[in-house]
Amino acid sequence: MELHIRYEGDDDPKKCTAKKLARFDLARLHRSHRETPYGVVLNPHAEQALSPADRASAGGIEDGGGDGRPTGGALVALDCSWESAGEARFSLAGEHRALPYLVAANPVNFGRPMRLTTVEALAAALVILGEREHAEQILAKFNWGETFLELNDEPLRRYAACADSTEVVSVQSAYLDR
Ligand SMILES: C[S@@+](CC[C@H](N)C(=O)[O-])C[C@H]1O[C@@H](n2cnc3c(N)ncnc32)[C@H](O)[C@@H]1O
Repeated sequence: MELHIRYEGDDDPKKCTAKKLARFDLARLHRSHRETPYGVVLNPHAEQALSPADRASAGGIEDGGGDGRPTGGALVALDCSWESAGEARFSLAGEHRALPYLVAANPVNFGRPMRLTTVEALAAALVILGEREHAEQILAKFNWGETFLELNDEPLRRYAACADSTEVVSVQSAYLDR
């Protein structure tokens, strides 16, 4: 699955997880909305939750009935500071999806629900879309990366087993009600 990041460059470059992914050739950065490919856009303001049903739109391999080739599409995140991450910033072309309840493992927002870095968001999406090994590969570049999968092990496995967004939202309610 191809990982693309619309890179705003308004966050501390030393702590920026998107830049690090690009440095290791694990994601492509795009400096404008126009050059960012169409795909599944990870957007915390989106109305619909990401689910395994989004796999084909994110460029996954076609299941059942397909010819085993990638479908096109891409998984896209927007890297900007949380201070500037208002709804208007996410005017990218694509199918916008919010991640369900998960907690951050990065040192800035450790333990905080939903305040994920770009690499955490991409890794969570990969697990939900059935690409756990790819998620482990990108998180391996961060010394807290493995902790993210450990902290969220149960919810991630449950979301990845859902059929669609409605099921994901119903699983999520168990964590929100705690
Ligand atoms: C706001 S940026 C912050 C990036 C941070 N500066 C870094 O170095 O990684 C994080 C991005 O990850 C994705 N993201 C984070 N939490 C999300 C959520 N709950 N739902 C959907 N996407 C999310 C979005 O694309 C969001 O813009």
